[in-house]
Amino acid sequence: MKWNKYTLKTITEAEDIISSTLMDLGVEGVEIEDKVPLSESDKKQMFVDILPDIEPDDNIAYISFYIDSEVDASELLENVKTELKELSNLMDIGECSIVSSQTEDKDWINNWKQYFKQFTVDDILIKPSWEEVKPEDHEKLMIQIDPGTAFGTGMHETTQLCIRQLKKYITKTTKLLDVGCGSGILSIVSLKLGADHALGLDIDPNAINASKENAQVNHIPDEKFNVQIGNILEDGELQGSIGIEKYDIVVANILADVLISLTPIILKNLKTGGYYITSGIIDMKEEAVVTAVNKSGLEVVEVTYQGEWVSVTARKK
Ligand SMILES: C[S@@+](CC[C@H](N)C(=O)[O-])C[C@H]1O[C@@H](n2cnc3c(N)ncnc32)[C@H](O)[C@@H]1O
Repeated sequence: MKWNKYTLKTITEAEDIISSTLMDLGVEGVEIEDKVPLSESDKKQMFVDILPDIEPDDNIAYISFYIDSEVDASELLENVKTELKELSNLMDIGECSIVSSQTEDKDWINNWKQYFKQFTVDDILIKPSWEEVKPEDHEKLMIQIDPGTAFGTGMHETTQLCIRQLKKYITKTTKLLDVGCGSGILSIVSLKLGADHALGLDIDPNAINASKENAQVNHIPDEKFNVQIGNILEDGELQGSIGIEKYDIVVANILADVLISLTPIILKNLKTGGYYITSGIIDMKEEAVVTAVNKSGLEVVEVTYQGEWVSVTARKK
């Protein structure tokens, strides 16, 4: 399908009001480009620790929307122009010129799938749910994943570091807490390795749906895996309700700064003798995480590396 792209030049202060005006007029989604740096909360959800240098914010924003090229958009565009004119009487919305172009004939939602191919982490085969298993891989422990828009195909170094640590400590009685579960991959691997139960937590609603769907595809019984939305860093009630001193393993593949705040909190949910497996730590932040772990009274048992990423495993004394 080909799409006509309409790009509107405005100012950053007007992004929200113009986006919502477009949606009110029937546009299904908008794309915003500006030079405003990501907020701390955006960075955590998008797993971005170090930002590339970007040009200084020039207050200019481009808002684009796409319409099927087969559809006559003239009435919509007239309505957009009328609404923008009215809006410009109330506030500064910049020049609000509209430029149109045609996009390539691509499936934008599913395009990333061509880069996700099956791979192994030691003897575990991780494959996209839409691929067939190769004959030589039939003996491997197979995990099928479709992350959707959540994080976690398993291809990222940080996820693989966690999987290798989980393999060392999972037993058939393990109760696992997976903080920042994303696609659910770490919980699903743990349950396939024989863990008794897993609870996944995430702040991203897409992660909750993806985890549930992936659990089903992997034939994980409902009673073995629960997923909950929530931020244990900010919600004291959540911390109590998921169980104090309940978990044999807490795994968290989140950015270093989140791990540093999470460590003293999650300690209470971990059993004495339980393991805390962290990853998502860019090498330059290793020391800060190790210091936070030591300070909270946990004992660091191992630090492992893959590429520029670090995983710290600790034990509750
Ligand atoms: C790097 S992804 C990890 C996904 C998956 N566990 C993996 O290893 O591939 C980090 C996840 O943590 C979530 N997250 C970030 N901060 C969080 C918090 N305070 N509590 C729970 N989840 C959080 C993000 O939404 C994201 O899904």
